[in-house]
Formats: sequence, structure tokens, C-alpha cells
Amino acid sequence: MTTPPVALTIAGSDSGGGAGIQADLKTFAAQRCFGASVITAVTAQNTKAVTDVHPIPPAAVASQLTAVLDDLSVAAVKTGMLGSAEVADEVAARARDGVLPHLVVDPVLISSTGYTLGVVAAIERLLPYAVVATPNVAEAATLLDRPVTTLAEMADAARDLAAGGARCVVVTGGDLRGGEQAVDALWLDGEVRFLRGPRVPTTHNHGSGCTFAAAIAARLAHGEQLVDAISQAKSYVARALAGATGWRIGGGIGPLDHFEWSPSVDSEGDNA
Ligand SMILES: Nc1ncnc2c1ncn2[C@@H]1O[C@H](COP(=O)(O)OP(=O)(O)O)[C@@H](O)[C@H]1O
Ligand SMILES: Cc1ncc(COP(=O)(O)O)c(N)n1
Repeated sequence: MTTPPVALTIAGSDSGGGAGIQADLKTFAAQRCFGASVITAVTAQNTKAVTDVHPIPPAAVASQLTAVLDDLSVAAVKTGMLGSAEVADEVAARARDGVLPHLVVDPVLISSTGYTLGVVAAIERLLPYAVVATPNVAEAATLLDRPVTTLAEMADAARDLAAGGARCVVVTGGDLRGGEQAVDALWLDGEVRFLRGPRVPTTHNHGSGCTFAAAIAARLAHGEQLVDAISQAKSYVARALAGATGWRIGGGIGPLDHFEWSPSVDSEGDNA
């Protein structure tokens, strides 16, 4: 077998296994990448709540980065929860040195269970180096300090966030409930396009944003073109959401079926 490409995630640990580092490594494996990880924070978390957050000291993030980058040939990188501006500075320094190829920045600010996990100042340090940034509507609204609730506002937000330096910005609309479709606004090369897919009827979306960004990075690691990588990542998330609709993992917002173990879903939303 040929050697798989290496994808690196720089993110927080989710003890519940649904989001963060755990979602990223599962996604990388599902997309046939070898996953490496630099941990920025340890969260005590499950499907219902985040009960504790322990940031990793910036020097320890730096030494993890050095260990990975000195040895492994990293083809793409995804960042998630960064924890602090100081940690973001460590990551931005490597990006400035040109050793973080195909950098996908998921601007994690608030968990799906409603807890603050990140700060705007950290994300602003990384956006200039991102090939693509993937804020959800709430994150886009916080970054721009204005409401983002309609497709037109998502398109404007993607454009304005791209002015912060990312080559491409995808504002994801998974949290805009209602409607038959899940719609994302993608800004690239001076124009916006909307990515549309059938909305999976589920409330179990813990880790969908992490999974989306990690899947984009994995596909870029394989050499896929940017818009194809984003579209394919969106389809993958929809399948992973659909696969887990009948799962009962935890009593809160459940995780995704990263390995597509549940191949078909009947009209009731339960796995066949
Ligand atoms: N119910 C759903 N059905 C289909 N796709 C979805 C659904 N929810 C989210 N997505 C897609 O998953 C990706 C991640 O988006 P989102 O859930 O908005 O991220 P986050 O977890 O950061 O809030 C986007 O491509 C979005 O369109
Ligand atoms: C460590 C960590 N990183 C990211 C998220 C965001 O994921 P979600 O928005 O699906 O809760 C999370 N809950 N925990």
C-alpha cells in the first residue's frame, strides 16, 4: 500500500469523543489520511455540557508542533479550539514560516452545548494564513460583531471575513434550522457561491463543524482542488450526520457516524 498523506490537527480534546481532536482524527482516518495531533486544551465535556477546560501552556503547544513538524511530512493542517491568543501566536509563527501547508482554520468560539471555548483575538491571528476558514453563523457574527442570520448576511460575512486574509471563507449554515436544505456561503476569488445539500433531520450534530473542517484538510492533503474539497467535505458531513440519527450516545447532542457504519437511513430517520 502506498504511504497515506499526513494531516495535522491543532485543537482541543473533547473527552466525550464527539468533537475536537477526537472528531478530527476519526475524520482523517475515514478520509484515508494519517492523523497527527497537537493538543491546545483538555476539555471535560460530554454530549450535554463542557464542565472544565484546561489550556495547555503555549510552550507545550510549541514543543508538540516542533516534534510533529521536525519529523512528519505534513500535507495539510486544521486548527480548531486554540484556547488563547498566546497559543495562536505559536501556531501563527509556524504558518508565517511556511510550514503549515493547506491551513484550514475552524474558528471555534462556542460549543454546540453553549460554552465559550475560544477568543476572537486568537482567530484573528491565524486568518491571514488560512487557505480556508469555516465559521458557523454564530462565529461569523461574533467575529464581525453583527447579526448573521440570512443567506445574504452569510454571503456578506464570508466576503468581509475574507478581507481579514483567508483565501476562501465558508460560512456554514447548519445551525439555521428550518428549510429543506443546509446551505453554506463560500467566498473565493471575489465571488460568492452557495453550497446546498439536503438537510438531515437531526439534533445530533456535536462535532459537525470540526468534522467539516478536518474533512476539507484531509481532502486537500490528497491533492484535491479547493472547491471540490469543500463540496466533498459537506457531503461527507451530511452522510455522517444521517448515519448517526438512530444512535443513542449520551443524553445530549450526540456525535456523528464518522466511519459511515450506518449505511442507510429510512424515512423516519432511524437506521435500517
Ligand atoms: N442537519 C444538517 N444536514 C446537512 N448538513 C448539515 C446539517 N447541519 C450541518 N450541516 C453541514 O455541516 C457542515 C458544518 O456546519 P455547521 O453545523 O454549521 O458547523 P458548526 O458545528 O460549527 O455549527 C456544513 O457544511 C453544514 O452545511
Ligand atoms: C474541544 C472542542 N473543540 C471544538 C468543539 C466545537 O464543536 P461543536 O460546535 O460541535 O460543539 C467542542 N465542542 N470541543
